[in-house]
Amino acid sequence: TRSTRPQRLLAAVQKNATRGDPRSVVKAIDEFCRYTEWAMNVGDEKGCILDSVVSEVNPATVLELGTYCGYSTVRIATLLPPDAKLITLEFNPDFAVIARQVIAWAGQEEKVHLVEGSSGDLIPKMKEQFGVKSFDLVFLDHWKDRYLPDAKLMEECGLLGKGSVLLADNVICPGSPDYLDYVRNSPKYRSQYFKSHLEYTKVEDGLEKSVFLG
Ligand SMILES: Nc1ncnc2c1ncn2CCOCCNC(=O)c1cc(-c2ccc(F)cc2)cc(O)c1O
Ligand SMILES: [Mg+2]
Repeated sequence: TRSTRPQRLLAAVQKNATRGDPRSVVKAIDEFCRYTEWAMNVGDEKGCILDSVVSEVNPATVLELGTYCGYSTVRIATLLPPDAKLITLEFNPDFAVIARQVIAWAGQEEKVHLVEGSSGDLIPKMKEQFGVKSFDLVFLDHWKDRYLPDAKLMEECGLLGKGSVLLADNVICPGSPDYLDYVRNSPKYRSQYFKSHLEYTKVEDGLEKSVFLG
C-alpha cells in the first residue's frame, strides 16, 4: 500500500540528514516540505521565532502539544540544556512512530519524552505521572479548538507559574480565534503577536506569545 506523508518525510531525513546532527534534520525536513511535499511542521520562518522565544525563556521544563513528525520537538530540544525536560504529546500513533525516529535521528532522545494520548486526558496527569511542578514554556500546535480549553486546564491544574510562557502556532491559519481573544483580553496574560506566514507558503499566519502573570 502507498506510504504516508510522515513516512516519506522520515525517509527524506534518513536519506539527506546526518545522524546526530539536529540542524541537518531540520534542514532536510524544510527542503522536503518546500520542494517535494508540504507538511504541517511549524517550518523555517516561524521556526526562527520559536527558536528566539525558547532561547529567551531558557526553560527547564517544556510541554509541546502536538508532536506530528517531531520537527519543532527537535528545534526546541536542540536549544535546551542537557538537564532540561521536553514532554511532547501526540494523539495519532502513526505520527508518534515517525516522530520518535526523527527525534532519534537528530540525537535528541535524552531530553525528549514523547507521550501518546490526547492533551485533555494527559494534562491532568502531568504532576503525578511525570513529576512536573510547572512548565516554563508550552508550545501549542495541536487541534486549534483545543488551545483555549487546554490553556484553562493547565491553569486549573496549577501547571502554569508566574512567568510561564504559552507560545501558540497557527493563531491566524487555520486560526484559533477564541484562544486569541482569551489571552489578549485576560488580565492573567500579557500577549504579543509575531506576524509570519503559514509554513512554506505566502499565506499570513503567526505565533502568539502569552506570559502568564499568575
Ligand atoms: N496530544 C494531542 N491532543 C489533542 N490533539 C492532538 C494531539 N496531538 C495531535 N493532535 C491532533 C492535531 O494535530 C495536528 C494539529 N495541527 C494542525 O492541524 C495544523 C494544520 C495546519 C494547516 C493545515 C491545512 C491548511 F490548509 C493550512 C494549515 C498548519 C499547522 O501548522 C498545523 O499545526
Ligand atoms: Mg502548526
